[in-house]
Amino acid sequence: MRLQKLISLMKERGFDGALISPGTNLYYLTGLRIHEAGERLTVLVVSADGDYRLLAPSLYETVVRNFPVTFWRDGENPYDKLAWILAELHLSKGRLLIEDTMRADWLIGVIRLGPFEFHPLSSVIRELRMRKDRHEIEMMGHAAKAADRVFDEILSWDLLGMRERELALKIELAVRELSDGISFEPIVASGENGANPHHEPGNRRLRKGDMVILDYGARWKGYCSDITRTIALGRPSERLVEIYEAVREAQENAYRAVREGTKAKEVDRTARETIARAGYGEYFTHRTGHGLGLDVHEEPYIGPDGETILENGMTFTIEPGIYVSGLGGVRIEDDVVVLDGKGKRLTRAERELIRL
Ligand SMILES: CSCC[C@H](N)C(=O)N1CCC[C@H]1C(=O)O
Repeated sequence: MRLQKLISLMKERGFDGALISPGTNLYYLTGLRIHEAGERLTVLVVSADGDYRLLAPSLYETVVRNFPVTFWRDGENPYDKLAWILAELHLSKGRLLIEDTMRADWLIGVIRLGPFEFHPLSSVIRELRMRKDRHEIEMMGHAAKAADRVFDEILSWDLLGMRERELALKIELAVRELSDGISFEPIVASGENGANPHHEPGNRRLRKGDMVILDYGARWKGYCSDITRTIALGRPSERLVEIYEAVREAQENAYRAVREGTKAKEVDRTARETIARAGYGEYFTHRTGHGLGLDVHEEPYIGPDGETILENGMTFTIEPGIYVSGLGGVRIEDDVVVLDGKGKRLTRAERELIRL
């Protein structure tokens, strides 16, 4: 059980307890689908002694079943109830792990309840979440397949003259048709807009000669995919085609560099060196990839400072890019899992340059 694994790690590292607010960690540990209920305090309290209890608004009475829980009603002071739970679990003081994304007003309320020494929950839970089990990898496979299928659909659309924001909406709808939802708002960056890696789709219409970056993802049972393909409309300039080839080669080389026992930064170095050899080193302005799972960005990060040693079960993206201001950009991204000692692509859509 994942909660028991966290408790063992907490004990090993000398933590007395953990306070976990709604988000992917709470879901990962309990399977409870509790969205952050805005301002209403919701916290899972876990003691290193093995005890745990959820404090939740009574709105969740029908959702939380077969789990130790204390409900509070509108009009009551939830911090009084939290103080009581902390006392019951012998956690009125001590070294606590605290959810990294906990709302500031809740955190301030917690600080008032005792002399605590806080540490980020991520510093411990990362070790559990980074290594996916068979079920998690299977769910990510479904999410990746949905992304691949949407790419094939996009190729059948009449893209010339379409606005970036229209295309982003169509992609979102197509993803929603095939999965549980989007993993983030799709990026559509055409022509010179492609020089911004996180471009927000706007009113620019797609035209002949454009390279168009399409970056989107699906969710399946909470797990994310994240794919990027860059396609050409008509005949883009020779320089853009040369850039495309450099990115494609960098993505392939980095993928082949994925091995159990290799450091994340070695995969990044492989991509970076390939792009530098093509003469575009200064235009590759971000890390090569990021871990992927319940969150679209999580550990392990595949960057120049990536000290994580890759292990079977780790899942992450490989997405080098080249961005030239005033000209445009190219990015190619796949989701990869380390299996039987080497990388295996989860997303498999065509990577050769497609000209429409
Ligand atoms: C969650 S928004 C960005 C999604 C995108 N696929 C992405 O992760 N990146 C685009 C540029 C690099 C990379 C990133 O690290 O942000």
